[in-house]
Amino acid sequence: MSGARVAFGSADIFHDLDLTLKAGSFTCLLGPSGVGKSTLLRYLAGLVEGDVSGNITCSDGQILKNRVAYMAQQDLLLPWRTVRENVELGAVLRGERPDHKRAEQLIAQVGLTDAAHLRPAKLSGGMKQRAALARTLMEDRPVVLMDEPFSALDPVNRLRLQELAARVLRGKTVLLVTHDPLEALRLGDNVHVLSGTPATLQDAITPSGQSPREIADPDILAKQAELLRQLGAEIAS
Ligand SMILES: Nc1ncnc2c1ncn2[C@@H]1O[C@H](COP(=O)(O)OP(=O)(O)OP(=O)(O)O)[C@@H](O)[C@H]1O
Repeated sequence: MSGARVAFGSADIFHDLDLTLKAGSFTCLLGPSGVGKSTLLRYLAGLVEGDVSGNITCSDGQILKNRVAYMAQQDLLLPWRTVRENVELGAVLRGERPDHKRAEQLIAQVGLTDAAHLRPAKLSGGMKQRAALARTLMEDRPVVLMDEPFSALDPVNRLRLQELAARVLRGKTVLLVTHDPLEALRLGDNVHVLSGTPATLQDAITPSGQSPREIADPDILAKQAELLRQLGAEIAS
């Protein structure tokens, strides 16, 4: 992505923004509320309408838009479909036969087997988010854009589903927005902070080792302090 610009009314959310997502790598994006993280994700997914310019290119010359799985901040489950039907929605919309076995496996991995027959109105916020996560992982696209996919989960489920996402998404090109520096460092090969108005990207922080990384790893804890400083926190060194 190069020279990206999005403006709403007279306000530039960002302009002349460059970001390269290395193929097969996991990138996390942090930043204060309202800075433009979701807008950046939506820009990459081709979903921002209005005053938009810039280039999105893939290293193999293909069009990005058709190869993206996108998980929005609101779960966007269809209210009249059950969990299972929502998870299988992508294939149905494309006129393909859903892979029921894979859907069942993912539903089990996000802990929703007993709720697979329920409609979204009967689910808690965290259950809806797990269903939306299963639907995103079901898509098996090379590029995955996720907007705070674990925000509604309790800490234990959050850690568990980070591990699932790290495993299922290995080898894919992922951009994940989160407010949690530790989550970003557990999962991301590159972690960027978006800040300012118009927003700019700070240099990536690159945790060592393979994800999902140990939360108590001293390198992760040191980098967490560095990220919090980039986010504006005052931390004694
Ligand atoms: N469709 C829109 N029309 C007008 N303004 C918008 C639109 N979408 C987003 N904005 C504005 O753009 C700015 C960035 O919003 P965005 O949702 O990208 O922030 P964010 O960093 O993801 O925030 P959060 O962490 O709270 O989710 C905000 O000021 C928001 O009000």
